[in-house]
Amino acid sequence: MALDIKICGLKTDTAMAAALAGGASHVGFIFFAKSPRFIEPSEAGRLREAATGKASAVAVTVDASDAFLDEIVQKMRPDMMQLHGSESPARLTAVKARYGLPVMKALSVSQTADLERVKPFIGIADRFLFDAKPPKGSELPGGNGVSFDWDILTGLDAGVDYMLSGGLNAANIGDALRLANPPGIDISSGVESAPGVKDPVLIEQFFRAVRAATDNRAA
Ligand SMILES: O=C(O)c1ccccc1NCC(=O)[C@H](O)[C@H](O)COP(=O)(O)O
Repeated sequence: MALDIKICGLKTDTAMAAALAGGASHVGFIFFAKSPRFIEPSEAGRLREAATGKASAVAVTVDASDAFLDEIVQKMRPDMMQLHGSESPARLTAVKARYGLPVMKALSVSQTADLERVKPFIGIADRFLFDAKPPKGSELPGGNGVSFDWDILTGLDAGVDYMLSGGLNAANIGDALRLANPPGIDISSGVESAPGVKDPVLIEQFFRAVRAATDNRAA
């Protein structure tokens, strides 16, 4: 099965073009005001046009109100919602019913016991995104450029669909794929030259590293 690749936190046409040229299956937009990757819903709606028919456009929110989600869905027209806060299974159910869109639930992981938090979302979340816990003092629930022990994911039930996230980059993606063998991967800081500034060269290098690792895997 093909590996899904999400490039998250896009804000410019250049970054979008690099993500699509590399073969991204998903492109993510951040709607969290404190993030250096924050984008206005209408601007995300303009940018996401380039992805139509090529990659799924993902709206990333954190404990967002219905009013804000309404605005995002109306102006950005996402293919998928990513809920990256402390949303409950009931909240996921409500969001799915309100918009009829698939929902990816982000969960932070630092030890095997954290995988227990998957269970209440089974049958509700369409996919999971496993990310590292934010470092002390960080105001961001995601996009911190830190990784967790990928070996933890070997304890996951085989039927759980997920993206591996957190601190990935061109240098470590080969090890991550070998250790966790995830159905999908997600990257943000690892393809940036500064917080919130995507670098097309780093994006290209990341895709090249993924291809090298997956070619090896197939061999
Ligand atoms: O990226 C952000 O700024 C962000 C802010 C608030 C909630 C989620 C956020 N990012 C979500 C993502 O899917 C990131 O790609 C993921 O956390 C991995 O980030 P990184 O470790 O920088 O690759």
